[in-house]
Amino acid sequence: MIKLSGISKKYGDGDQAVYALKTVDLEIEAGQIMGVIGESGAGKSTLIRCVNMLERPTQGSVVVDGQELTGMDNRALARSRRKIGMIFQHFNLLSSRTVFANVALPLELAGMDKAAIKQRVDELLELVGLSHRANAYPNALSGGQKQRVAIARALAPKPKVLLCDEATSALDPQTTQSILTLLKDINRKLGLTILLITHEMQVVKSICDRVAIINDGELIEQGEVSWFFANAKTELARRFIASTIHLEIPDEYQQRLTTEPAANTLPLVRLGFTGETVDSPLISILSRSFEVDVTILSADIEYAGGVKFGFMLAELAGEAEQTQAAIAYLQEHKIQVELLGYVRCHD
Ligand SMILES: Nc1ncnc2c1ncn2[C@@H]1O[C@H](COP(=O)(O)OP(=O)(O)OP(=O)(O)O)[C@@H](O)[C@H]1O
Repeated sequence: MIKLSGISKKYGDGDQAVYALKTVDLEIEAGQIMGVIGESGAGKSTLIRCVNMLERPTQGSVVVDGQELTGMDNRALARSRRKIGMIFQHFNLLSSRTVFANVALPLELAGMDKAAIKQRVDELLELVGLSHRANAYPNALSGGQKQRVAIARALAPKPKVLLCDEATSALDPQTTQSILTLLKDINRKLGLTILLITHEMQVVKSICDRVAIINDGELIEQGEVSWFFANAKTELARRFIASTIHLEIPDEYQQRLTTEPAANTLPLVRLGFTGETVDSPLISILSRSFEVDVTILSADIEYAGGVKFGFMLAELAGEAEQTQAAIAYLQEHKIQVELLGYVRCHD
């Protein structure tokens, strides 16, 4: 549905030149929710604005719904843009228009007749749960309600793609969650393709199918969300993931941790569960079949992208050979096993 190939964007010239995007390739299939995450200044806004040509890329091609946008003149572009809705961090509503009139605006501009506009706006307000505020002005609405109006307005021309530019960054966590739930709902009901940019991994985790990470204008890693959480390689990706997963070695264990095995030590492992992990009662299998006792220090197992993933810190107590066999068994069942060290047992 969206295909960016070799997109570069340079602002300014000579000494002042800023390379905001450097040969970015990104593909988003129809009906998918893709999240692009990065730190401030990484190039997220530039990237999303290149998709609807609010920024023209310096190089590369942008194809949306089979149409190449980069070579189009303004008229053709205006037509193609109807397929691409956008919402923003600060909502961008017109304060002098009611909720109804804000949502109606793109339809008025498209020349739709009044009765059809009324029907479409009523449907949209119902979809976003704001029928009862049709006559209110934006100033009288909460942040979450304003974003709902913006979503209804973006959906008015029946776009195929919705671009979300930090759409929940100005909202509190609870409202953020309700807006994300609405976006997921719309994605399912309408089959809408969504590209969102964010600096919050929690947003990605809540609703995205795939995620790409952007750093200094380059996409440095991408994949399905569940895969990403368990397999991401770059330091930056791991930092983002760590911000959502709370898995620390308790101090008491940290003090007894050594890097080499020795008498009276037990291996401490970090187990990674991904969408591929086989669902079976692994811990009781380890104790029954391998006589290895598993002490769980901490665990954070969650659902993202519709699959279970997460991590567990555990101490394995058993004969060395048996422990090795137990680890091999876990790996056969698609659990990642990372040896963090050896914990000295209490005297
Ligand atoms: N119009 C512009 N003129 C010059 N430089 C710009 C312009 N817009 C963005 N930049 C620069 O391009 C780089 C990427 O900016 P961009 O806004 O895309 O990043 P971002 O990841 O969205 O950051 P933030 O999360 O802080 O909004 C930054 O170095 C920024 O200063």
